[in-house]
Amino acid sequence: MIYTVTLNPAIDYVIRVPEFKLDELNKTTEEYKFPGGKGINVSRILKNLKVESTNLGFVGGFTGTFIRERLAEERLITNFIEVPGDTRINIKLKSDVETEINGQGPTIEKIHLDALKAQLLDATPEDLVVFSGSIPKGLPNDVYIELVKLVKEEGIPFVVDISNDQLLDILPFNPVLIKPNHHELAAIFNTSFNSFEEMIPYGEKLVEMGAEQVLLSMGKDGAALFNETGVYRAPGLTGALKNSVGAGDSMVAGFVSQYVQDKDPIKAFTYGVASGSATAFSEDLALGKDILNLVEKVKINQVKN
Ligand SMILES: Nc1ncnc2c1ncn2[C@@H]1O[C@H](COP(=O)(O)OP(=O)(O)OP(=O)(O)O)[C@@H](O)[C@H]1O
Ligand SMILES: O=P(O)(O)OC[C@@]1(O)O[C@H](CO)[C@@H](O)[C@@H]1O
Repeated sequence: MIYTVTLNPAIDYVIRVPEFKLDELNKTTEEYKFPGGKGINVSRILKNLKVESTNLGFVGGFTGTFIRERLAEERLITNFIEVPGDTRINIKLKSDVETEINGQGPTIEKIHLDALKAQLLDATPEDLVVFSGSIPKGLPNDVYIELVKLVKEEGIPFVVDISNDQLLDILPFNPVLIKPNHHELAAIFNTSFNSFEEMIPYGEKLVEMGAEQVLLSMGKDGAALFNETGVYRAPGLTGALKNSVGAGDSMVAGFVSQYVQDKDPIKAFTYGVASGSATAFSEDLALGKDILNLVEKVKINQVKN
């Protein structure tokens, strides 16, 4: 079983406002509400690729109920921990540019974290845990390290997709996969990049520090994969951008969907790129058929041994 952990889920309230103007009354021309949060997005894409997963994390209030109900309608398995307070609503405003306003969400207490830890201890070394997304109020800044230690001690493989400054400290626990984007890679090493070539030594460093697979996403410019066999590059696929929210999560899900089956990183990378782009070209997260249509368009070149 794959477990996705979303510590701070959200309803993604996606609105389109053509010619949005600050300091004026604006009206939407389109609006959608999706169950969101990074781990939930990973589970929804896995489902679309016919791979089963269980959603873990903290939900509360009427917004939490919405998430539970929508995921149940989509026949996703959930084992959320109910917390006091309302799960957050994240606004994704699409105009000529995309603007995001993410809410804070409820405060999580130790008792809730302990309940999550107990759930994780039910996983086995044959399972995989995907940790992704921001840390809600109430939990310590190093909570992911605590959780990763717990699963590592049990021999349970895990994936981490966080932009938190603790990512480097997680690497010695050997995550199966991490997925920074190019901005996060620059921030981790307190640097900036003018070209993909400049990013290569930093991606390699993440492997040296303990990550098995490093998937570096670069938006419309595609992605790169770093592992002990070398560096691989997939140029961006062309298509009309409809929605970049969740493209990174879709990439993680696409990768994981294949990696759990045969541990072939190149095949997994191909599905990751196809899934990220398919979501970028969809209003909501991509459907399975849209991902499969893009798989054969993904071209991967090894750029370094
Ligand atoms: N405009 C686009 N055109 C083609 N492919 C895209 C586009 N945007 C994203 N992708 C694909 O999706 C992958 C993940 O996107 P991105 O790099 O934006 O992740 P991210 O920054 O983690 O996104 P988010 O946090 O919004 O989910 C990219 O590596 C690329 O393969
Ligand atoms: O605040 P976090 O947890 O970092 O990000 C939350 C979020 O922006 O990420 C997802 C897209 O990746 C959305 O579904 C959700 O609203």
